[in-house]
Amino acid sequence: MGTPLPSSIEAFVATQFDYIIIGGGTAGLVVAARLSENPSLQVGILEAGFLHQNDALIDEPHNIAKNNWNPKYDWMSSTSRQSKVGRPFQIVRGKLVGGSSALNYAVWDRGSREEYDNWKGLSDENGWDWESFRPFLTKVEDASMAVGGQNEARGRKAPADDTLADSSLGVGGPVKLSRNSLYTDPVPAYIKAWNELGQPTNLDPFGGDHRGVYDCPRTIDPESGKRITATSAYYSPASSRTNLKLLVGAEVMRTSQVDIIYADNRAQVTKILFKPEMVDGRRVACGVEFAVDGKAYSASASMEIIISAGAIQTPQILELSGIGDAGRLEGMNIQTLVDLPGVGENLIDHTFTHIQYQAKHGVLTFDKFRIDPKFAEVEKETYEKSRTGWMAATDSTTTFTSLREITEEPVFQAKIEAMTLATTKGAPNRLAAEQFSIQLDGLEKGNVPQMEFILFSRGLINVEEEESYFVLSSGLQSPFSRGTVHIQSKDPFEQPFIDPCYLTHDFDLFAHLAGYRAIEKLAQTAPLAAIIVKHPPPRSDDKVIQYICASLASGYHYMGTAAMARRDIGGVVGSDLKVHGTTNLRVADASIIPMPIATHIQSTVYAIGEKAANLIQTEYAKANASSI
Ligand SMILES: Cc1cc2nc3c(=O)[nH]c(=O)nc-3n(C[C@H](O)[C@H](O)[C@H](O)COP(=O)(O)OP(=O)(O)OC[C@H]3O[C@@H](n4cnc5c(N)ncnc54)[C@H](O)[C@@H]3O)c2cc1C
Repeated sequence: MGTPLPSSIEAFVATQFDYIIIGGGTAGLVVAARLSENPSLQVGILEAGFLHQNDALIDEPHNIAKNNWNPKYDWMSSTSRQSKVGRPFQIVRGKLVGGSSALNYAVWDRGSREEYDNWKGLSDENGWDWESFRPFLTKVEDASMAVGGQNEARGRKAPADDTLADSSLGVGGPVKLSRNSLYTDPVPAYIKAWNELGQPTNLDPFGGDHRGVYDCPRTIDPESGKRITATSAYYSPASSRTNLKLLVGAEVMRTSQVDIIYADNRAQVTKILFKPEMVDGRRVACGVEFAVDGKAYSASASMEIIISAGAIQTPQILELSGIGDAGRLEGMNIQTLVDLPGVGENLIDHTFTHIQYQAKHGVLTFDKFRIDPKFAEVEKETYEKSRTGWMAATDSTTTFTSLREITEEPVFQAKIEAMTLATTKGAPNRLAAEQFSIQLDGLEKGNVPQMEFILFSRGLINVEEEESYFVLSSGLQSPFSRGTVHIQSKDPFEQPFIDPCYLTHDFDLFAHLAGYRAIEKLAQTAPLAAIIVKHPPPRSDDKVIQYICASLASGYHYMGTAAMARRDIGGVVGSDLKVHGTTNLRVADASIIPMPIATHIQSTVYAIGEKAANLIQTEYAKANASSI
């Protein structure tokens, strides 16, 4: 029996919900599944996209990265033209049940202790340091099958190391993790070359310090060979509950504005509804408006509304609903309900530059699928039969380093001194000023990574049909540039204006230059050097900067636009995840991550969902206990 079909519009609007969740994505489905564990609570999810089940493009590992900007699953939005780079960027994010968890690259990792500890200082209350957050990170995970694979390829010395390496991962949670069981030839060479350069293999990257080289678990179910998403991990097991309703193709909107014409087949949540009266000077949310196929509807919730629309659309919905900077909202003719200038500010993303290397003949990379049709055919049969083989394999090997480790000491020192003088003054707002001083501290101490180096075992650009390639990517994890995302009009169907301001802070270019030089060094180090046909020509710093600007890519890790921080410094939600100035409107998604974190962010986002559900359940239990 598959997952039951989503709710009808009639059944959805007829339900008096306790909780409504806007966005059935990564965090939203966690919150929905957890809240609906209590059968006496009615829980509704409104998702703009559709439920895609048994869809090979989503499920099968070899299709990973092939769905970016596919209108079937993606919001198809772009940034503004980025002034430092001279072009706009495609913004990739899921528009389907499961959200971006269904489009991502399946890499599973987490940040270091200090990075989560940093969140605490930005809010009044706490509960978001490493020790408090870690149980939620592990609650998500089931690493019981994340063993196996080639130990040497994974940088392990002996099979016994498996227990060590995975001991900090959770077991028994909804998200099944696995390891690759096959590794391309560049993987062990990449690991050894980093070791040669003094980067150790990290045998416990989930234990609070994730610097070093390691192989990440993947969100691939080793039994079915299919990708695990928030849908398969959280929604499907809960979907037969009669107290959980999912409405798909439903975007939250604003019906009171008759000047907006809704075209057919467009559907989304457009607005949060509030009671006319306030409680203790705070707004009380009571429902949402949404549209399906051009028709407007509303649904009501007696307890809370939770926005989980992701870092791009959560601020859009808040602004459409009258929560944001008063001046900006007035300019759009939207009545301000809560003047909250931080909404849509503080957009953070990781950025990457790539260098592609042609591999010597005989070096096995994923390009073999292109080069050798027989191989592709056999692997297809293997995957169809046993869900194993090269079609179940993914790129999963990475390295996190501090910037200090990859930069010459005098250059690093000069930069740090210059930044200490200039950076806090140059911060765009108070929240950024506080973040910058935390980031500078981490830079100086070198105890958290600022850079990530990923290995992609395939050619990505200008490939010759018969040749194999691999790509070394350098990713800036701790940028100082801060972007914005804001509505452009009160039409909920107009995409927001997205300006990540990539590379606008000069530190970011400095760090990318250091990353590029580190890749050059790595590629010239044995045994990696031995499998490379030729290196790019030596380039001056100016030429490298031109190359970085030309090749810069988004990491698709948008975060920070409804930052969890104090209201007086520009925060949008408190540590209880409630939007400042409201009693019962929470945000649970990547937008609450207050400052850059050096990791692929899905595990953190899932854990935010778990933590949000726990906060809500605790508050509910307290209220019920006191009313008995
Ligand atoms: C291409 C790509 C590759 C990535 N690779 C990795 C990786 O390998 N490892 C990793 O850890 N992280 C990765 N990430 C990042 C990670 O997947 C995301 O940061 C995370 O899934 C975001 O979760 P979220 O809950 O904030 O938002 P989402 O999962 O995007 O959920 C938001 C949901 O809200 C819905 N929605 C939005 N607006 C409305 C509206 N108005 N009405 C109704 N519904 C609405 C959307 O359709 C969507 O389903 C990647 C991301 C992308 C895009």
